[in-house]
Amino acid sequence: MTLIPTPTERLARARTDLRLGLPVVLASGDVRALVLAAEGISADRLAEARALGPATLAITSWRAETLRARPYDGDLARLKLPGDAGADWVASVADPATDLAHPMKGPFEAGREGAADLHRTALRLAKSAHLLPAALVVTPVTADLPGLTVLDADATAALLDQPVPHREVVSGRVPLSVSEKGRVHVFRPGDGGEEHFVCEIGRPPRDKPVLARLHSACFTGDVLGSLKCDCGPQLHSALAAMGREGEGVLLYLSQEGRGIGLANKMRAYSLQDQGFDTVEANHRLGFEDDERDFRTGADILKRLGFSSVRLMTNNPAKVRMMEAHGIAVTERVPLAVGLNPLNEKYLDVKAKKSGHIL
Ligand SMILES: Nc1nc2c(ncn2[C@@H]2O[C@H](COP(=O)(O)OP(=O)(O)OP(=O)(O)O)[C@@H](O)[C@H]2O)c(=O)[nH]1
Ligand SMILES: [Zn+2]
Repeated sequence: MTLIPTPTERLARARTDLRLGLPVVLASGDVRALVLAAEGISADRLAEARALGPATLAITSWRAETLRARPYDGDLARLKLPGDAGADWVASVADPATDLAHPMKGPFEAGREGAADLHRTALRLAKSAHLLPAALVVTPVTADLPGLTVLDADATAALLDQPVPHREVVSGRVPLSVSEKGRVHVFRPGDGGEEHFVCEIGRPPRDKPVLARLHSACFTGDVLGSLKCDCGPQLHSALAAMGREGEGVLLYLSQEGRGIGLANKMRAYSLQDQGFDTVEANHRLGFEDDERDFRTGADILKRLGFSSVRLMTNNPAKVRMMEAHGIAVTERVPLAVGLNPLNEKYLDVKAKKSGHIL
């Protein structure tokens, strides 16, 4: 029946539930697991969840490395909750904010028995909700749990692997200082995620390589003029170049913080104030250094009718990703702007660890 939510719609709901602090249920055959995001877990909900069955806290192997816990499951570790572990314990394992003040967390007992697939899917759900990558998993759960969103675990894992389709909602003319021939297109992802915006300058022919910029949202750099990164100057210099040529396309992708969201980026910034570099900070939080899905940009370009680009970037990985996802890159156009004394070290780390060309 078409009025019943599809697996994709359930997944969108589950993200919202987790962000609200509500549990969701992952079902795999006869086995059910109750999942709560570690971030913001309340003492009451934790106690009620623990009363339902054995509880573990799933964290990524990056976070486990910082905590000196054993990641027996490859990319994740399943920490057993000590009997007296309350919401503070969960928060301190999930959130590195207090790592330096309390370096002696643990020792941790990591589970290795049985499969970790449900835990892995729970972690991926928390990540895709832009929460800290840590999830409380109680399994097996036999109690009735009316009102909770139930997800099929295998279908959810498959959905999280798949590229998200986008559709153009609308476009409107916006005269800009770089060119009066500006048009903004709004693309909505099919998974209930944040919208992405496109600024088209002029009307670039679809059968020629277009001057293109895939810009990942950076509220601090683009809007506030932060000196910690080079995003603002890159955004404005890309638009200016398109204005001079009279044609171009700028994708403004809602992949804030290289895909971890603004809250987590600010957590990373706090860690950078403690002396960790941009890559180390992501790892201490439990993230990969780059969590962006580059299929998004390729999909939107194709929907606009473009198949080849002159890509404005200093990131060779972006060029490779576009090629891998069906967009020909005929030229890499460097965007070496915005260097200042406060972002010198950051750009140096990006060059050394992430392969950016300065
Ligand atoms: N997690 C995290 N994200 C950051 C940090 N500084 C900037 N960002 C985000 O990084 C993204 C921009 O990525 P960059 O690595 O600067 O550049 P790029 O997109 O890979 O390459 P270019 O095309 O050359 O800009 C934006 O989403 C910013 O919000 C940081 O210290 N930590
Ligand atoms: Zn930035």
